[in-house]
Amino acid sequence: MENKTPGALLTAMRAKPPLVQCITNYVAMNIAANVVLAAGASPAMVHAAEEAGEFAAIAGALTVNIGTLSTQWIDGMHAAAKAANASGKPWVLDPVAHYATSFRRRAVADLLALRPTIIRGNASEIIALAGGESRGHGVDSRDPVEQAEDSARLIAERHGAVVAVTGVVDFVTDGTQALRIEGGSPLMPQVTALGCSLTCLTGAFAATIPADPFAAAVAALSTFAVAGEEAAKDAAGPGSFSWRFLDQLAALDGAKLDAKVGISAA
Ligand SMILES: Nc1ncnc2c1ncn2[C@@H]1O[C@H](COP(=O)(O)OP(=O)(O)O)[C@@H](O)[C@H]1O
Ligand SMILES: Cc1ncsc1CCOP(=O)(O)O
Ligand SMILES: [Mg+2]
Repeated sequence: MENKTPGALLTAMRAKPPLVQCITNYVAMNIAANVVLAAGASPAMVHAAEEAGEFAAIAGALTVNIGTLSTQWIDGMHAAAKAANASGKPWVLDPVAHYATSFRRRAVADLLALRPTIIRGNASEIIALAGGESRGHGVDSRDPVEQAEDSARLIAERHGAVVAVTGVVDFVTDGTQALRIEGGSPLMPQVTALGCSLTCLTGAFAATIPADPFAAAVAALSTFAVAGEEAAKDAAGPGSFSWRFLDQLAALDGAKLDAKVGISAA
């Protein structure tokens, strides 16, 4: 693919459109599926160990989120990640609140060993993933993205993954190149599971351009940044923001995305 701008990738995604297997949490399942649909791809929430691996082989990409974890779910995550690797499909890890309990820490260490293509987390999650002291509060970040940038670079180099850190200004790196993306709205963290939904959408873009997960991550974050900023304009609060955000995702086109997004070198 010649043109890898977020807008070009949004157009390419809709032309495809990719099937994305999302192993996500109970909180996120509905909104994440709606976000992926509104953006123009096909989500499928498939996590049972009995079928997760078989499904990963037919999906364009896989996303794995540890938000509401159990031993049975971990079995499904491992089966799916191994199948994605075996069939050359990209997969995205969302290490929700992995610092909170030893069960989560172990789960994330085991998933990292399966070499995710992209890791997407908030600043507190990324700082802790690099071994730093994070101020994460359950699933919510209490750290600025700027403080997670070095952690992101370290993780990218250590695990050979693209790392996307989200917050007021997002940061993406593959260990060599790095970009910042402005936009979005303070209402976004007021709506539960929007980060989890972004992880699923990142899978949709990764399926669109499997050879360039950095461009895929940038496109996903850019889509959220512009749709979020537009949705916030007329929103009275998190409730009306939520449905306006879905409408903005659906209304966004490639040209508008490229015209509005604020991306800068980092
Ligand atoms: N204060 C903010 N201003 C603008 N955008 C934000 C803000 N906080 C989060 N976002 C956006 O919300 C989305 C979810 O990110 P985040 O809240 O960091 O994830 P998580 O829900 O996993 O904690 C991203 O698109 C991010 O850019
Ligand atoms: C509230 C909650 N509890 C377990 S998972 C989850 C959703 C977290 O969503 P996000 O990481 O996108 O804020
Ligand atoms: Mg999260």
